Amino acid sequence: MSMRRNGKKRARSETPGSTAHPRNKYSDNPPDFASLASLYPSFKPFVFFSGGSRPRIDWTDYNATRELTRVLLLHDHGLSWWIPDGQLCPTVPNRSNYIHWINDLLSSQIIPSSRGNNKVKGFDIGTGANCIYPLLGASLFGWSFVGSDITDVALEWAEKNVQSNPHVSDLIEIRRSRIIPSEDDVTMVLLGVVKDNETFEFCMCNPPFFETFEEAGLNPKTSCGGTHEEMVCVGGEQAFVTRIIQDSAVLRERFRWYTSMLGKKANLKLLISKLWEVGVTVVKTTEFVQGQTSRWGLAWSFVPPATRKIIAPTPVSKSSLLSFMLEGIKRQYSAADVLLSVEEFFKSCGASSKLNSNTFSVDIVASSEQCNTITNRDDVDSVRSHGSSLQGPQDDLSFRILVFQQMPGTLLIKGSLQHKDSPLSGLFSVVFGSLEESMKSKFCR
Ligand SMILES: C[S@@+](CC[C@H](N)C(=O)[O-])C[C@H]1O[C@@H](n2cnc3c(N)ncnc32)[C@H](O)[C@@H]1O
Repeated sequence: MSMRRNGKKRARSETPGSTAHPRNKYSDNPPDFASLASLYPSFKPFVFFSGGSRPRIDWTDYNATRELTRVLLLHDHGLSWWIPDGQLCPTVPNRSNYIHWINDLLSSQIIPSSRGNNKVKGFDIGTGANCIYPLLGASLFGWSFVGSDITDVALEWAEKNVQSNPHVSDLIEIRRSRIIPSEDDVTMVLLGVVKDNETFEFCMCNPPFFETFEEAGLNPKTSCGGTHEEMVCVGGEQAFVTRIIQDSAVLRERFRWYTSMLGKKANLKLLISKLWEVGVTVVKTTEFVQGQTSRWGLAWSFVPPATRKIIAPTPVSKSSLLSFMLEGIKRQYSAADVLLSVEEFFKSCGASSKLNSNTFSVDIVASSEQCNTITNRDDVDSVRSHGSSLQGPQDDLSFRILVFQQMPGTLLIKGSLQHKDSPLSGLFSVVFGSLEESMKSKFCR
């Protein structure tokens, strides 16, 4: 990316990072520049074959990054694509991560699907001249899209990119976001652009991240273009995503999932608290790592979570004392790390917690709904679920988790239920099982 965004910087790699989405075709199969150069003569001049090392391109050359995107879209997705000089040039592996995450959200059962006929329709806020998300979503998954933008050049080129691909052109509509005449000429994000009675499975957005073009700055290591309109908006991404949140609070269940990408992790916390304020039912976050840069994904919904039945394959233990061993703990982790992680595991689902570092214990109080969220976690980094109704204390599960050092590399984790005769003791065992699974996958070799 030519603009230095404020994502975490990692060692430069020309290939996607190891934490790319596992179903992203580039996650373990990075673009092969040599083979692309032999297949596409127009790409060849940009590839260096210097002394035995892997062929490279000059990431500071806009023409090289644009040509790479063009040949990848053509070669891997059968898409004809182009953008005029200076327009933001997307990297295909990076943008694919977001599309695959959306696919995960749609297939997860956290909130029920409204789709009777399996047709998925998405909305890409700020599709850009590159129109990358609708093109990828349509070609990978057959989704239909509305892509919106405000600039003439984006609208013109997004439309051109759609029309250059007759096999997906019926699936994609490009729409201009309206500007409301007012003192500060407010541009619509979803309200006023989404038509009456329209419903969508999701919206997505790669917002203008920065408050000023100076803040965007030029990253001397890459060149992917990006005009002022593409990179900058008043208040930066926080203001832009706040607008999406405000619109979502009006449109509510007209979208099954609202999502946005973020360039700054620091913005997640505030935006998540805004989401709870407007009464969302679910919040999910993830981190996208591609090469040297991290981005964050934020998703939320107003759809009531699916009623989850906890079905245990074997009769659920009703013991009020449970334990498991963490063996083969990776060297960098201490018992204190595990204790903190236990607390975070429950807190991230909205449960209240009290950590005591002297006794190496955490006291937890979780509502039955929070317990259900815990037991329905999936592979996404963090899940937060909020009950919209107030729960009485009789619905709460109170328990203590203790961490004991056994020998180097081995910890014993014990859980004890506060009220032994609690009707929720079966639920305690399922919750404790989820904790075991999460801690083992995080800390054990
Ligand atoms: C960072 S670019 C993203 C382009 C493309 N989606 C991508 O990922 O490469 C942000 C886009 O949002 C557009 N934009 C800014 N304000 C908007 C609004 N209120 N409604 C729709 N699009 C907007 C900009 O013109 C720009 O094309």
